Amino acid sequence: MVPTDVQSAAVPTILKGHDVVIQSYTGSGKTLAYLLPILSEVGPLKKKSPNGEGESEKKKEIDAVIVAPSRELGMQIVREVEKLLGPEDKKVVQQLVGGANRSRQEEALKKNKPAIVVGTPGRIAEISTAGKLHTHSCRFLVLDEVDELLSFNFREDLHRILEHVGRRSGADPRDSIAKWAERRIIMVSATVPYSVIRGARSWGSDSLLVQAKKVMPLESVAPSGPVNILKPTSGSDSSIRTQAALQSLPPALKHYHCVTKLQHKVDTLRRCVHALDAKSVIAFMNHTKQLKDAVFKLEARGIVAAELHGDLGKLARSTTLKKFRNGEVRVLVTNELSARGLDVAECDLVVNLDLPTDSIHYAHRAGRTGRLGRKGTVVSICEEPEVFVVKKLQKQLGIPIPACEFTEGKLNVIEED
Ligand SMILES: Nc1ncnc2c1ncn2[C@@H]1O[C@H](COP(=O)(O)OP(=O)(O)OP(=O)(O)O)[C@@H](O)[C@H]1O
Repeated sequence: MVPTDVQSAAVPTILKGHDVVIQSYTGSGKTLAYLLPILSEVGPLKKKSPNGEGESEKKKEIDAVIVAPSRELGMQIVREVEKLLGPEDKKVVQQLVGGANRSRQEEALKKNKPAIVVGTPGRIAEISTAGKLHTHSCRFLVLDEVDELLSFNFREDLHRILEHVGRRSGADPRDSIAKWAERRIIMVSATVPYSVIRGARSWGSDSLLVQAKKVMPLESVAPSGPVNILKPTSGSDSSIRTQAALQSLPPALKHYHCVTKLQHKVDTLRRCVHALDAKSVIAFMNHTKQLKDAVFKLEARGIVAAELHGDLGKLARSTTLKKFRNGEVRVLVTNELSARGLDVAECDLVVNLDLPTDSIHYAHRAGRTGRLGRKGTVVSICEEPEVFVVKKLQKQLGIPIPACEFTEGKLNVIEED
């Protein structure tokens, strides 16, 4: 396996013992960029020390806690760890995602004594508060999709996790160095707003920023410095969001927008799928209630489609995702739930049936296609009065999003006057 740029930069940096913030575009391999160094120090694959110390002792404590904002992303990370560990050592990693049976998770923690746990903030915080997550000597805390994790929704749970994971028992709570002596904190996202830099400065020590090939101390990041890093006082919220979205998209993605009437949106989606002969499509909408209707219309036109959103049960969510991954479902109609982190290599088209709220959301949605150097197309279907939003996204992201139409089974770009 040839390491990607971000992996070449992040792996040695983490192995040297630094706290890091990893920022690089969607689908560039950030998950392995932190899993590989963790697994070389934790669990059965860890490098043996010269005196053979610490190879097979059964530890009581958890060595690494990985936090992700959705169950789907959590489970995807678990599978990635399991792949690296191999079938023999599956019990080294334990999922702690919401929606799954909590007492079974607690039983597994007790019985298997996993070295690594991967979960969603709510469930990890819950089990930690119940005193059933032993993380005093935890050495790695990963916040994947960190900007989402630091949002208001997760605030309390994240606070609990940051305060407890890796906190040494018996250390004076006022002595922050002794308190966190062992813990390395790794924060990851394609979009890193200034709030993340600020957080990393206060929770980590001498943290470094890894941006694809570049590694730099966080302290040296000037507010006007590299793109994607935001000025704390840079005026309006929209200018903050703008900068954060830059460099978060794979360079090879193609972007278009198509103007249509509200009632023709789903039919435009159908024509788009056929024109591009797309095999695996994610269509985003903003309101959960509309997803079912869109699926119904697509199915009525002979396209196998399914809805995925947070109101569905755990089983329905995982079955739908499995079907989409193995190609049984051609169009997955979903909401923001699937915008972050979801890795389906075959996804060749992303469609915005509703425009995203800002450029950061655009970047994460768009990044579900064109992963790891593959081709990918993003089409935003909008009504005439919304075209100005597309123009704004185009400017903020620094990418062309030309108008197109689907005629005679083809995508035709409309030249602007
Ligand atoms: N060096 C590599 N060689 C081949 N495949 C790789 C390599 N690194 C990662 N991959 C694969 O590339 C895909 C994308 O990686 P990953 O999901 O980690 O991207 P990401 O940067 O975290 O994206 P996002 O920002 O959307 O979460 C995954 O399927 C992963 O297994």
